Amino acid sequence: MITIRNLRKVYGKKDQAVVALDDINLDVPRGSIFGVLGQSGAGKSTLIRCVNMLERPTSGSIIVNNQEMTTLSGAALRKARQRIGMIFQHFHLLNSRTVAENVAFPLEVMGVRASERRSRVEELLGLVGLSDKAKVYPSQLSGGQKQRVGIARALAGSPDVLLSDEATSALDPQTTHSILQLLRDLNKRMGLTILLITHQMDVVREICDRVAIIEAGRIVEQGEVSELAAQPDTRLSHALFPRPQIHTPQPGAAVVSIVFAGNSAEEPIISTLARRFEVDVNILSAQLELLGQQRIGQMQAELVGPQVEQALAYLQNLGLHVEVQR
Ligand SMILES: Nc1ncnc2c1ncn2[C@@H]1O[C@H](COP(=O)(O)OP(=O)(O)OP(=O)(O)O)[C@@H](O)[C@H]1O
Repeated sequence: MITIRNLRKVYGKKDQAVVALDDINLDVPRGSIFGVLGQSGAGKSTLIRCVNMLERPTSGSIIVNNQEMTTLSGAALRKARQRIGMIFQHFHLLNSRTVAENVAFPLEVMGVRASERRSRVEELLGLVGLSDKAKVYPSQLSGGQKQRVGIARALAGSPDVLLSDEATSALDPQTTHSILQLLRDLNKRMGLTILLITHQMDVVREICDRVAIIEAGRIVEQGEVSELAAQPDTRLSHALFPRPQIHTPQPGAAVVSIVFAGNSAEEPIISTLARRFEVDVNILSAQLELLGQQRIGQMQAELVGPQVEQALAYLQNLGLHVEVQR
């Protein structure tokens, strides 16, 4: 649905130049929820704003729904943007307009007739659970309700794609959860493709199918969330399962980081190890996460005893992802 190739964005000129994005390549499949995760200043906002040309790329290609965006301008760009909704961290609502009038705004711009606008606004407010707030002003709403208005407005033109610029960053955890559930629900019900940027691992954990990690303007990792999480040496796995202990193994011992995914999360691996081999297993840390429908666990343990090598070979033969430190 969205294909980005060799995207580069440089702000300023000559000795003032800041390379915000460098050789970005991304593929956002139709119907997916794709998260771009990165710290402040990594280039997330620049990237998402390039998708709908709020920011002009310095070079590279951005294709949204089979249309090259970088060559568009004027009326053609406005038309293409109608197929791309966007929501923002600080909502960007018009305070002098009621909730219904905010949602109607893009429909007015599109030239939709008043009667049609009314029924569409009603439908959109129903979709985001705000039918009873049509006549109130944004100042009378909570943050979560404001974001629901933002979502209804973004969906007014029946877009193929929704861009989310840190949409939950200003919200408390419970409200964040309810907004993410709403986005997941819209994704499922309408097949809406969502590209979101966030600095919050929890957002990726809760709703993203795929993720790209951005650092200093470059994508350093991308793929399916469950696949990346299931490998102990990925950045995503380290972000999901922080390994706090810096533990130096005893001589002859080994520290293993094991990721359990799918069926292996159900197996009694530790007791099997201790029964079959002459090893003691000291658990250093352990966590279990539910990503989508899949349970993924991570454990760090020290193996001590005369049969450490055999125990490691056994773990590797089970097809588990194992990282060994001696
Ligand atoms: N208009 C601009 N002019 C010059 N430099 C800019 C401009 N906008 C962003 N930058 C620079 O580009 C880099 C990426 O900024 P960007 O806002 O895209 O990062 P971000 O990951 O969204 O950060 P944050 O989460 O803090 O918004 C930063 O070094 C920033 O200072």
